[in-house]
Order: sequence, then structure tokens, then C-alpha cells
Amino acid sequence: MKVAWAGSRETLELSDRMAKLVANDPVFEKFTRPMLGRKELFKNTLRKAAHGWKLIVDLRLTEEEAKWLRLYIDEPAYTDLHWGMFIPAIEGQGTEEQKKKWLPLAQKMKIIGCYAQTELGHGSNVQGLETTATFDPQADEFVIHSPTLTSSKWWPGGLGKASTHALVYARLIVGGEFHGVHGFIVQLRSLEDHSPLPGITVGDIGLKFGNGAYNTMDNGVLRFDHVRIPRNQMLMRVSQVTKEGKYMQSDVPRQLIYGTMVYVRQTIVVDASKALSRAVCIATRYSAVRRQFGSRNGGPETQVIDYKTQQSRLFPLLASAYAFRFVGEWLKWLYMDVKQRLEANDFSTLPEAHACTAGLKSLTTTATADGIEECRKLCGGHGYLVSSGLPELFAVYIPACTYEGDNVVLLLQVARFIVKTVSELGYKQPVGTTAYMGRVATLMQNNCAVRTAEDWLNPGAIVEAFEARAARMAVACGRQLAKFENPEEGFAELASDLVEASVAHCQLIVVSKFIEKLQQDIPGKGVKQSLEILCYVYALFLLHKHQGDFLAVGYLTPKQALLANDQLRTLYSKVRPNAIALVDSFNYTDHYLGSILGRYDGNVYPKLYEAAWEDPLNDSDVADGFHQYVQPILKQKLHSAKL
Ligand SMILES: CC/C=C\C/C=C\C/C=C\C/C=C\C=C\C(=O)SCCNC(=O)CCNC(=O)[C@H](O)C(C)(C)COP(=O)(O)OP(=O)(O)OC[C@H]1O[C@@H](n2cnc3c(N)ncnc32)[C@H](O)[C@@H]1OP(=O)(O)O
Ligand SMILES: Cc1cc2nc3c(=O)[nH]c(=O)nc-3n(C[C@H](O)[C@H](O)[C@H](O)COP(=O)(O)OP(=O)(O)OC[C@H]3O[C@@H](n4cnc5c(N)ncnc54)[C@H](O)[C@@H]3O)c2cc1C
Repeated sequence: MKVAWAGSRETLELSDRMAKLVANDPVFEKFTRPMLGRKELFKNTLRKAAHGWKLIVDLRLTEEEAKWLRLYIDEPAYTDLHWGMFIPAIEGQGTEEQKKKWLPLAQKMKIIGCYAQTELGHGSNVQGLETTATFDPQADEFVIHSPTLTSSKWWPGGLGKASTHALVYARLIVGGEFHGVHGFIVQLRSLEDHSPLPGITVGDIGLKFGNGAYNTMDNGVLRFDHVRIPRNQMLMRVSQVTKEGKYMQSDVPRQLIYGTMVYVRQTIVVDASKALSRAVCIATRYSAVRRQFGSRNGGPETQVIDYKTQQSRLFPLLASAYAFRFVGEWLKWLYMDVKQRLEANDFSTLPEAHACTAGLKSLTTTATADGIEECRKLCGGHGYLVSSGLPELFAVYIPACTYEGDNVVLLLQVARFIVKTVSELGYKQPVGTTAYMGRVATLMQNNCAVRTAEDWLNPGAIVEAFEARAARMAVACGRQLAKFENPEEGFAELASDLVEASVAHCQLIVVSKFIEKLQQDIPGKGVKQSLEILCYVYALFLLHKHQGDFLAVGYLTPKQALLANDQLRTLYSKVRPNAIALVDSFNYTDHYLGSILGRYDGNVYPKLYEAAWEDPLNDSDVADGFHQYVQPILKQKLHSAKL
């Protein structure tokens, strides 16, 4: 199962080597992180990033090894944005000449870059950005300017203190005409002493949610006062500005300017499976250690993992972690396919790639953020201790529902794609993830054939149920929209229904990709069978949770919905014997997991007890402040009879 989770034996071995390298290096210690003040915390992150880079250089790590190393260091840092957005943006939107100039500098870390798109006043509405880039043909330069307070760049990670350069998104003005938002490479700080260059105001935006957590990152604010950059620092793969001040659009669609977001959204889906699996690993191991009630004749109490309520909350999350892992693998393939096509100037699959990355980013991050919080509750009181690892994981993870596109805004993009597909059904055969809509007549007509709980253990029955629900919800939205004279008004009015239809479509993708995964050759005794059980758990859990949809569209009867729930209960009993093995298969070191409750050896209570004494409050028996603030109250002489 470890191989199935990792994707291949090579990846398992490689990631295992990197995990151990990090776990055994004292520089990467992280247990004291939540106790540190901001300055100390940030400096410590810089130290870890520098040490990580030294290891990458000294050990001549490959790009793949370096990625795993950064993952296991497990501390948000400017390097995430440098490698994860700045470099990919130049790769995707730069010309060959620009790539030749900037990529070696960035890859050798001679410069540090960030991705400066969002502003104080605008994040979701990218076309509404206010920063301007005005071409000055005399000087052959762009003038980058922040005309208003709300145009201040706000949020970019790595911007506040670390970056020397930024990829700045600004409205292009050539010859007095606006040409929409484009990307520009702008140097922010001196490469000698790191001080901000003239015209640049830059700093950190302040503390964020949680102790430690995402505060290791210097999310920044940035203003430009007529900052000049050479013309060739506009990324010019999509459109160009000539020396003479002529704006030219190439054959490449404009949307490619948003390409970095497509790339990162795809990586976020795989990251969701990592974050959720960490939380599930902690909650599952602890649920096997923790005992409450049920002792007979002085024997041990019941392991909480044996309670059906615990199983019905925990096992769907375990199944979701696996589901997100496999859909992430598929999405990576889809992205690579689109990338290759784009390089050959075939842009036909870009809209689907946008819809899939946006929708799956939204679906998996929402479920993961909620899932981590559920895992905290599954660990009872001890889950609230920082040493459980869950509070920090939650605090670091939840902004994933917002960054790289607010999850609701992204589902509305999916809705546009679905509505368009439905409206074109009469003359265009849908392909890819919307191919099922080509069978819309059948899906509208046929109802569920399930008669017994066992009938639900059938991939065909499950896929058809999810297809029928998604198709019927999409068609219902289409019909409602058709009643509006102005389609945009209709879209705004029906936005909540459209979001629900998008969720149904995205859940269908995840379920289908899990089922497709099971059609592949999966080596290892019992591995495929265990994955089949998890796949059914994932699908039937969703069906149970959203049974209102399946009933409302008239595909299921209440009896069939109940049978699905009966089957789900049976499936939980089948997961139970392998639950620990299924989380051990994630192959996480205790260092990466960062949790006393989730320790591999299960030695929870002694270690919790030990850790308590390491809290700074326990440095002395009598607390600092006792003599000043508590003792006077204890010693006071009160005159009032009542008191
Ligand atoms: C090693 C670690 C690596 C990396 C980091 C990993 C994890 C993250 C860790 C930490 C977080 C760090 C960084 C976070 C960074 C950021 O948040 S960067 C900022 C991200 N911002 C957003 O996501 C903004 C969201 N808004 C948008 O994307 C868009 O503006 C929109 C809402 C999707 C669209 O707006 P609008 O309706 O105004 O449409 P237009 O702009 O006019 O576009 C219309 C047509 O374009 C199509 N479209 C839109 N987006 C895309 C796209 N990305 N790709 C392809 N096509 C796109 C859209 O469908 C319309 O098409 P049409 O209908 O055919 O006309
Ligand atoms: C930790 C973190 C790191 C970040 N890193 C970066 C970075 O490196 N670079 C960068 O450029 N940006 C970064 N961002 C910014 C991030 O991309 C934006 O915050 C995000 O895109 C959401 O935009 P917003 O803040 O404008 O939200 P808003 O759009 O203001 O959202 C507020 C509310 O309005 C709703 N809403 C907005 N529009 C619509 C609509 N059309 N229909 C219905 N509802 C709507 C949303 O659903 C939400 O509920 C980061 C943000 C965070 C939190």
C-alpha cells in the first residue's frame, strides 16, 4: 500500500530518503515553533531555508529530491513562492529569450522571486487590478505605478522581507490605451544590501491566524512610485509591446496569463491529500490508543476507534485522503498533457484544464480544511493541545480555501464551463470530464436499479448515480437560466444552485478517477481489495451526505438511499482491521507528522506527560507575576461584610 500511495517504488524510496534526511537533522526541529515570537520565528525559517538550500547544493539533489526535501521541512517559506510560482510563471509566460535570461538566475537563487498579483482592493477580480504599467517609448521602459491605496500589492508570500524580485501583475497602458492585465518582472531590492530600490515601498502585512503556523511566511505589501523597468521585462509569450509602442497579440490565448494559477491549483490537490492524510493518521492512531467506557469485569475499556460514530466520522476522511491522492495523480497527468499541447500551440483543452483545476482545488481544500478540524474533534480534548499537531496543521491549511482562488469563486468558474457544455449539447459532443453529458437523455430517464445493499458494491451503479445527479442538476440550472432575458443576471441570481451543480460535477470526477485507478494493475496482496473498500466508502459516504440531491433530482428512492447507508456501515467494519496499516502506508516520519497523539509507537500518555513539563510556564514552580498580581489578592484584607 505504501507503493500505491507513493505512486511507484522509486518515489517511495526517494521520498523516504528525503523524509529521513530532514527528520535526522536538528536544524529542522519544529516542536518549539509555536512558542517563538514573530521575529525569532521568521529568522528561524530563513535559517531552515538556507540549510535546506545548502543540502540541495552540497548533496547535488535532483529537482524531484529538492521538492520532497522542502515538503518535509514542513515550514511555509519564501522558497515555496520562488520555486512554486515565480519560476513557473516565467516558464509559462516568458519568451525563449526571457527564460534564458531569468531562469538560470532564479534556479541558482541569485535572485529570489515572488508572485505579486493580489492587491488590497482586488484579489478574485484579476481584471480589476489597479497597478499600472505604462509604456514610455522614448525610454523604451515601462513605468510601474500604484495609483491608489487599494492598488497596493497585498498578500504575496515571500514579498515582505525575502524577495529581491517580483512578478507583478499590472494593467498595461500603451499609447494611452488599456490592454488588460499582464505580468512584469520587477526588481524590488538591491542585490548588494537588500534595501528597497528607489520608488519601492515594501513590508510585511502582519500576523496571521494561529501561533507559528503561516506566520513563518512574510506575506507582503508593496507600492510603486513610478518605478521604471526595461521593456523586455514584460513577460511576452502571450502578447508583446514593440519598441515603437505597438501592442501585439500572438496566437496564444490571453488566458495563458492565468496559467501559473492553473499549475499551482493542480499542485494544491495533491497537497490536500497530504494534509488530510496527516490529520487522519494522527486521529486514527490516537483512536486506537484511546479507550473510553465499556469495561467489563475490570478489563480494558473500548478503543474509541471501535465506536461506529467514530468510524463514520473518521473512515470517510481516510477514504477521502486516498481519493484526493489518486485524483491529484490524474490531474497532474491532465496538466502535463495540456502543457505539452500548449507548447505545440494546441489550446483546445485549456478550458477543461481550467475547470478541472479550479473545481478540484475548491472541492479538495474545502473537504481537507473541514476534515482536519473533524480530526481534532475525533481526538477529544487532547486534540486541542498544540502537541497533537492538529491546531498548527489546521491554521497552516485553512487559507488554502482562499489562496489561488476563493473556493466559491472557483466553483462559479466550473459552473460557467458546465452551463456552456449543456447549452452546446445540441451540436457539440462533450469530451473529457463532461463526456457523460453526451448521454444526458439516458441519464435523465433511467433511474437507479439498486435493490439490495450489496447492489451498491458495483462501480457501474455508483458512477451512474453520480453522473445522473450531476447531469440532472446541470440541466435544471440550464433550464432555470433560460428563463432570464439577461444570462448574466440569471447567473448571478442562481449562483448558489450553480455552485451545488459544480460540486456534484467535481465529486463525480473524484469518484470516477478512484474507480479508474482500481482498473489498473495494483500489485501487493490485498492492496487492491483494501482500496476497493475505501473507494466504496468514499462514494457511498458522499451519496449519503448529499442524499438530498439524489432524491431531489428523482434518481434515487428513499429506500435506495437507506440501502446505501446500510452498506456503508458494513464497509466501516471492513476498514477497521486495516485502519492502522492504511495510515502507516502514508509512510510519515514522526518528525513530519509532528504529533504526540499520532506517534508511530503509540506511546502517547508518557510523552504527553513529559511534554507538559517542557512548557516555559513550568520552568519554575511559582509563576512569574505571582508575587506581583496574585499574592496581593490572596493577602488582601477586605472590609465589606458581604465579601
Ligand atoms: C512547492 C510549493 C509550490 C507552490 C505553492 C503551493 C501551494 C500554495 C501554498 C501557499 C499559497 C501561496 C501562494 C498563493 C498565491 C496566490 O494566491 S496567487 C493569486 C491567486 N489569485 C486568484 O486565484 C484569483 C482568482 N481569480 C481568477 O482566477 C480569475 O480572475 C477568475 C475569477 C477565474 C476569472 O475572472 P473573470 O470572470 O473576470 O474572467 P476573465 O478574467 O475575464 O476571464 C474570462 C475567460 O478566461 C477563462 N479563465 C479564467 N481563468 C482561467 C485560467 N486560470 N486558465 C484558463 N482560462 C481561464 C474563463 O473561463 C473565461 O473563459 P470564457 O468563458 O471562455 O471566456
Ligand atoms: C495565506 C495567503 C497567501 C496568499 N499568497 C498570495 C500570493 O503569493 N500572491 C498573490 O498574488 N496573492 C496571494 N494571496 C491572495 C489570494 O490569492 C486572495 O486572497 C484570493 O484570491 C481571494 O481573493 P480576495 O482576497 O480578493 O477575496 P474576495 O474576492 O474579496 O472574497 C471575499 C468574499 O467574497 C466572495 N466573492 C467574491 N467574488 C464573488 C463573486 N463573483 N460571486 C460570489 N461571491 C464572491 C468570496 O466567495 C468571499 O466569500 C494569498 C492569500 C492568503 C490568505
